[in-house]
Amino acid sequence: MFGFSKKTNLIERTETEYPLQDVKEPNMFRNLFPYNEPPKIAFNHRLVPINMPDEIWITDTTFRDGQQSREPYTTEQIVKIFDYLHHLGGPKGIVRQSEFFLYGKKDRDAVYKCMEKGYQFPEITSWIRASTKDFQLVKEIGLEETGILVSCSDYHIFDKLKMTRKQALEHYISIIKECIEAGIKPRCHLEDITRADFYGFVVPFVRDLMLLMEETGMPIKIRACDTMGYGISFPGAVLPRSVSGIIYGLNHHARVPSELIEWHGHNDFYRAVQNSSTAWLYGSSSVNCSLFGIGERTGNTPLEAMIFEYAQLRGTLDGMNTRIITEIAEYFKKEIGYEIPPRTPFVGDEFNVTRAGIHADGILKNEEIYNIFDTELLLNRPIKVAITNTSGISGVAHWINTYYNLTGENALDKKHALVEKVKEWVDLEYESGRVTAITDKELSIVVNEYKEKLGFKF
Ligand SMILES: CC(C)C(=O)C(=O)O
Repeated sequence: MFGFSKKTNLIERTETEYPLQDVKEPNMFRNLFPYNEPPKIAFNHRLVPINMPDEIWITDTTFRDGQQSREPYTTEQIVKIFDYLHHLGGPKGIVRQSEFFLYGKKDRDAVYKCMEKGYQFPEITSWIRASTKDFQLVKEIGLEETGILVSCSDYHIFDKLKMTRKQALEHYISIIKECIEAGIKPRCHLEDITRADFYGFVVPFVRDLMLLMEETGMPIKIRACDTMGYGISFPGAVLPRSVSGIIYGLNHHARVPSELIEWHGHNDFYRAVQNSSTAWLYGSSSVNCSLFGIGERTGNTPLEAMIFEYAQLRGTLDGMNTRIITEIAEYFKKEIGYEIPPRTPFVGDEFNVTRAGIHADGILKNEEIYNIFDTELLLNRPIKVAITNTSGISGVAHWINTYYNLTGENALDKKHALVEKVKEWVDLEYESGRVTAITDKELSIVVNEYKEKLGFKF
């Protein structure tokens, strides 16, 4: 069996099922990543079984990967967002952890202020430079776990670290041992796993980590980082791009229990949400996300999206308060000045706005026809109709009813005189050459004018 050598810090391997392949030349997987062409998706048609863990959850990286990619939040903003995450995730802690930098005084102040809240969830976890000094800092602050970077592709090992695979593995193991000796749980960020040699480096390395876990009794988390967003969720896609293959392999070949596996996705190919759900489905308990997907380059997996993926996969919100999502979006827009693209699912200004007249007609009859779910109930965002040249008279009636909150017998139908007058005004606008949509403000002025002229009150 394996055993840790006191002399070398290394595991002495007597079992050779997955030996480290200490290659002389880096494997850049040029068949998949030619660089001068778009990357390729190849299939070997190997399928692994779906195996969703009994418990799944979300972890948050808004303050780490999120902040890394934008100007820093103020301490006050961090505390406010942390508060929102607590209320959003509910008593079962579906938003289980949130990750914080500890670099500067401002970072640490934010951690202290969030700790003062005394919330069970999200647990506060850290991200540090892997050094003795920083391990002591984690300890002093009173945190239990820290993230440590253990980049695993040859792009990083050979070209960034200028090491061999064996040297990298030895280096990582010695850091992780130091972390454990300091009494802190390591969370190993396997950077660039979707370009790494899975059986030649990832599995041997992670098996060593699992052995270290067994020997020390200290849980070691494995975060599978799809750093460049190359992960593929299609069944039968080849490693290292296959998300299901990576999760299955970590679980079965490297023997990492599901509750210690976390997927960290990026959205470079629009795949972050799909890949995160796939990670859940194939055995990872945890998916790491950031609010609105704010993160490096195209961003991370949007946390709010995974709230709705959770609800769909589990058939329950499990105590999460989804209406908080709209409050968070308002806070980001008004207090942080972050512009959310209007068509962003769940949070954009127009995510449940319809423009087509034929849709508006359907909505007047039953809003379920053109709304994804009761967006008023779940997000405090009633379905809206925007008025353009194609909105039709039903659109105008719906707009007035929503804007002025006219329901039941007070609601105007499309034959109402006021609706007809407003529609005439809209038609005239477009006949005179207008090409833009009519804003709520403009339309409310017109409605108010006709209301007075026609003597209606509401
Ligand atoms: C820096 C690393 C851990 C990361 O966030 C990523 O790989 O995306």
